[in-house]
Amino acid sequence: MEQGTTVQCGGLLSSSNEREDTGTPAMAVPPAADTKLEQKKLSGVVKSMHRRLRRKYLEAGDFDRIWKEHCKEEERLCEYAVAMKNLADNHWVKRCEGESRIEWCLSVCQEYFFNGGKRKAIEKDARRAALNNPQPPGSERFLVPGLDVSNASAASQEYLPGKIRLLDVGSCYNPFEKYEDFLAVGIDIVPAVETVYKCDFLNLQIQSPLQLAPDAVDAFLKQLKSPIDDLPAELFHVVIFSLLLTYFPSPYQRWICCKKAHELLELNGLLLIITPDSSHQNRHAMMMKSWKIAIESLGFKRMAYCKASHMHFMAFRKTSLKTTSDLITRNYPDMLYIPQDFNTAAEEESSSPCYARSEVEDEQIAYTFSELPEAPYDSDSGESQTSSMSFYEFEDHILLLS
Ligand SMILES: C[S@@+](CC[C@H](N)C(=O)[O-])C[C@H]1O[C@@H](n2cnc3c(N)ncnc32)[C@H](O)[C@@H]1O
Repeated sequence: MEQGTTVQCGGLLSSSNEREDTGTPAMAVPPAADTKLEQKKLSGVVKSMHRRLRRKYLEAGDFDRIWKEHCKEEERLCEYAVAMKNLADNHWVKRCEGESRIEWCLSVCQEYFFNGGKRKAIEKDARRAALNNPQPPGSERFLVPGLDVSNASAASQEYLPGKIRLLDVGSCYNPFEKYEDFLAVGIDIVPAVETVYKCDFLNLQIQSPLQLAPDAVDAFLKQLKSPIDDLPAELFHVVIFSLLLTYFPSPYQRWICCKKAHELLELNGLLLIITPDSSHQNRHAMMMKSWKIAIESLGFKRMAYCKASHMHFMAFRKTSLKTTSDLITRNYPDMLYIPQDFNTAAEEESSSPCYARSEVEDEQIAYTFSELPEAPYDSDSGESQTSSMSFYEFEDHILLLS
């Protein structure tokens, strides 16, 4: 696949706090109606970009060519980046009072890396492996595929990173940068802030792993330069896809992303996926099951899943260094579908670019914002798991869906 040309927004992005039409600074506290109107406009920019890409893909079918053209649409991409950053800075943050997908990622990582979650997961694997492959009497070693754990305390001591090395793909405005626990690397085809590196993840080349001590790996990450065209394998503890996968018009690109995430994660690293869906919890249960099967086939195991009002939250743990997928018997890439994949070009064409909700719909949505599942499904045990993470979903992702 030929590398797509990526662009940088430069001056355009400094206008994110200014009105687009006049260039004059926005009022400190704009009236509510103005704010709503602006939010609708910004959401319209984001939605219509996704729709446009899908329509082009439906019409032409040749994703590589479409993607190359897409990455050259500098003005449109910059408008998208400005809109996305503006939504995050000036609309969603105010409404969600700091409780959001970013906080969810932080909680999962802290629980897993600093509060024993990783040790428990490894121990559980070891117990399961011991049950499935009983060792001769007297043996104290549990054999786990891809891992040799002699005992629980060794596992707990071994895996405490200083800072969690995190790759945020489609980072846009680098939301993880501010957290002390992370050494965050944000990448995007169109960075909305200078600290995000320009990189097309679909075309990122993966090199052999670095054979360095953790400090040296951190130093390597701190000296990265834009644009990033390649990265060593097994470099990160966490890879984040927050609202990334629905950007792509076909399941195959989503699959490529998950495959690359697997390569870039160290063993027992986490892939966190947040994907928008404003429908009822069970409406797309089959789709999420399908995603689980596809992603697990790459050498992951789903560790946590929950559905909030407007999003699915998933945490996958890399449990095997090898991709285990058998592409002959099952078409795993196609299993990463989303409902919009089944739209026809005419449907994409006819859907309104600026759907505006009524006041009644707004109230209904406000009511459902307080509804959160208290017991995310734990696919390891097949049981519901009580979450210690409390967060409320206030973000208006219904406007990101089209
Ligand atoms: C809907 S935005 C999500 C932004 C942010 N992660 C969030 O949760 O608010 C999707 C982002 O993915 C970026 N993106 C799309 N394709 C990409 C690719 N191949 N490589 C890197 N970034 C990509 C877009 O430029 C955009 O900034």
